[in-house]
Amino acid sequence: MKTVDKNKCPCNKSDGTSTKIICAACKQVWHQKCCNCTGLPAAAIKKLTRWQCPACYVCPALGKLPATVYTELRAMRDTLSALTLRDSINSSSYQQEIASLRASASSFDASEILSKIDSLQKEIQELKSPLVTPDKSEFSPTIKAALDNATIVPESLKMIQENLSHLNNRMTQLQDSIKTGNAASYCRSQAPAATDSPVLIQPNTSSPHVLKTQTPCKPYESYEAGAISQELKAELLEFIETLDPEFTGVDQNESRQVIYFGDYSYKYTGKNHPARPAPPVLMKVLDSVDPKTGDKRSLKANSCLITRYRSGVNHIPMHRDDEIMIDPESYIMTVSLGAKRTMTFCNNDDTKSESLDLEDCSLLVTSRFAQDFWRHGILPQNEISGERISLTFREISPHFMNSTILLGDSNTAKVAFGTGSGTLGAWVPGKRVKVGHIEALPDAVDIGPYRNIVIHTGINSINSRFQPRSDAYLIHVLEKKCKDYMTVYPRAKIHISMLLPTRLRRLNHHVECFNRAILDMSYQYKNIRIIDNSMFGSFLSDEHGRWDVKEHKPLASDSLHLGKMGIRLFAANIKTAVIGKSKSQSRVRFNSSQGRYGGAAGAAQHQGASNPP
Ligand SMILES: O=C(O)CCC(=O)C(=O)O
Ligand SMILES: [Fe+2]
Repeated sequence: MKTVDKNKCPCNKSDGTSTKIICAACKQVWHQKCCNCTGLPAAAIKKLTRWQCPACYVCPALGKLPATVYTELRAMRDTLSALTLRDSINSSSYQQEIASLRASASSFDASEILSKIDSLQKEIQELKSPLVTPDKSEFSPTIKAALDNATIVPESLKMIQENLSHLNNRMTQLQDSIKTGNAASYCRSQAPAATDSPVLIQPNTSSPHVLKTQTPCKPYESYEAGAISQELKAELLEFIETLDPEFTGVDQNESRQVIYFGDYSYKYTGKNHPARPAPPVLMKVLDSVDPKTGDKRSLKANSCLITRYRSGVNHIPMHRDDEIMIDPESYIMTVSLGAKRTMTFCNNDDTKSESLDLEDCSLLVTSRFAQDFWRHGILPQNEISGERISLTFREISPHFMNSTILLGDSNTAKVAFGTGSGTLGAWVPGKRVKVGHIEALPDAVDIGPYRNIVIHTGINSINSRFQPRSDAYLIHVLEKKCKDYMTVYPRAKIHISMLLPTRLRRLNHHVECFNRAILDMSYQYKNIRIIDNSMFGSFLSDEHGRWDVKEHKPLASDSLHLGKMGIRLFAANIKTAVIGKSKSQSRVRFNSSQGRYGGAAGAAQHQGASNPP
């Protein structure tokens, strides 16, 4: 790299007549006329304390690219457009432009620009070759004369014109990629790092994705012996006795027997158990126990499965209570009556196991969350002759088939869950987690067993003035997170909501590129779907801009947020995607020859273990 004498104008000539200006960013001295400041009086120049030279100044509209590099690129593209055929054959003007671009690029250490220029140069060489190849000595004198006089061979002209327009497109792409992507890494004046040398962050796409098996929680929340009084136990047993003829065996050997009460019908072990109101005595159990989870949701339950184990031979194999109708945020409470039986717990990769004796009148509290990381069962204990009855209370509703976690930026802040006006309604229960940018997406184990994971974040990742990440890196992070989510929750559908258009023209171009990259990435995975938000462009006008609640009028100045009407439609879009039965877009790309999709690692891992037989 050249060493520059900062006390001398880059023109390297002495000029006693021109006033000198110092760049506030790089401290380089410039002649007034060399940096296009002619006409300013010396007194005004002295006041320019925040002035930046063309090498440092970054145009806010174009962003991320020092003015000199942008000017060089634009000049080069303009030259290419204006090139005559003869110019293209000689291509000396190309070479000059490339040389000057190379000089300016090298001072920014922009290795990518340099390599792209090299490939452009190769193209120019190829472009020239069809015109220089004919060996005129092989032609007859008449044709030779005609060729000498001809400025052009029609086929060659067509080809050259095609090549030129291709080259022109390449130049535009080069500009775009510099502007939108890696240029952020070249941009010295805006990089947050103290160092002057730019750091190019390269995604590691070579290594296969491996998410280590994780066990982020205990197998159960709490266990309390003697949680049920003797009086309540007697009352319960009396009630259960009246049900005796109604118990149904779960398999041909009538291993264990069950009976179900609940607000909604429940599919368990392949049988449909119809809704049946729970009698007061069962409600009394819920009122009398204290689950000690410190979480008021743990008291919520609208169903009770009564299971009878006639003796130690009766058992329940290892399984998970992970039916899709169970509230993903709920707790599962089991009251035991009668003979002591041992519950066994195993984590996903069988590296950890625990056992717990479930005593008469005890209360065991587990969470729905833990089910994805632990299996449990009551294995045969032939030596036990006594009967055991368990009452398992769960929060069940068909609505939870659409349970949704929304990982979203500020545009999702007004998308409300729950019932009532302006909410996503009873059929899309769930919660929103604030995720301001892609790198803040939570770890898979922190998400929970939702059926739908909606991701709406990224505008801040690509908009930030100090954004040191390239698009490739951000897409890599997004893809990695999605893969983690798919590995830990293979039954979840991931919906990536496309970035919304903004009122900033420069940013919209970037939004389009980024959305295309998201789409490309999503095609590889069966469980990823796309929520298309392109129609929101028409809701960015002032009338529909962000709503000023205090003034009760639109905030015309906001360029990034949807207004009242926009939010309503945006929420409807999410709701349709979550409830809709539409197939994932990736199905279009299903590779029938290989018979599989590229992603959804570990999809088969949990399925066999769900639902006890
Ligand atoms: O009987 C018990 O304590 C366990 C029952 C159980 O795990 C189930 O029904 O899913
Ligand atoms: Fe269970």
